[in-house]
Amino acid sequence: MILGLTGGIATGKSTVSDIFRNEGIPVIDADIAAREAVEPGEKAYQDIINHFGLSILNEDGTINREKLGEIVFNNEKERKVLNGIVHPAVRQKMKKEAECCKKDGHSLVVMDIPLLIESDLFHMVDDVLVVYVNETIQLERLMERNSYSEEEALKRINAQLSIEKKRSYASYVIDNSGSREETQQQVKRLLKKFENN
Ligand SMILES: CC(C)(COP(=O)(O)OP(=O)(O)OC[C@H]1O[C@@H](n2cnc3c(N)ncnc32)[C@H](O)[C@@H]1O)[C@@H](O)C(=O)NCCC(=O)NCCS
Ligand SMILES: Nc1ncnc2c1ncn2[C@@H]1O[C@H](COP(=O)(O)OP(=O)(O)OP(=O)(O)O)[C@@H](O)[C@H]1O
Repeated sequence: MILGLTGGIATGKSTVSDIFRNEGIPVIDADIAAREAVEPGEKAYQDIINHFGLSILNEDGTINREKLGEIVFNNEKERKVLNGIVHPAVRQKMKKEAECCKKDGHSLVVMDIPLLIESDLFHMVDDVLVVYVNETIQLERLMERNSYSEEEALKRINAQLSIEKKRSYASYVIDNSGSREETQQQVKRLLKKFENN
């Protein structure tokens, strides 16, 4: 079974992914696949330079993520261009990794995909798990983690479907508003449920 794990920016997907990993469940992470897809030498890297220009590079030739983020979270059209360049490579990488996990005998694999719902990637997973916190906590945690102003944080939150809407697509919800321990207990309960089915 492939469990699609999603949620809003900073609602706790990585936190929940780490709990799954600690329980021995493999997690395939779209953010990591997206970073690998834009490394120098990759096709997406060249496509990004062709469209956004050399000014989005660091001195060492890698992509300056802060600069690119500034552009795409201020301009929906540019964000769509970037998504069109990066997402096909990400999907391909994730499918390959999932095949490897299956071959290794894992019956449960988690795919952490922030834009699972926005990009209509339901075909890649069997069930959808949403990591939820309310919008006030989401904003607070994003501002604190990334040292963003409220404006910067809201731009990133508003580049996605709202967490309330995402929740309505979920087969399972982990509420990450409480302590990390409470979240861990919810994940453990969910795994027990899967074992008993
Ligand atoms: C714009 C970029 C360079 C900013 O990099 P940065 O290191 O600051 O952020 P990071 O990649 O760690 O993403 C953090 C979170 O932002 C959100 N996010 C990222 N890209 C997008 C996007 N295109 N649309 C909406 N939300 C996004 C996700 O919730 C993600 O978990 C980078 O996010 C990127 O290349 N995005 C396009 C690829 C993409 O869609 N990645 C998300 C999953 S496939
Ligand atoms: N239960 C919790 N209590 C307090 N802080 C938390 C809790 N869960 C996560 N956090 C903090 O909230 C922030 C966001 O969590 P995390 O990085 O797991 O979110 P994410 O959904 O993976 O983010 P992104 O969309 O950017 O990848 C982090 O700083 C994390 O340490």
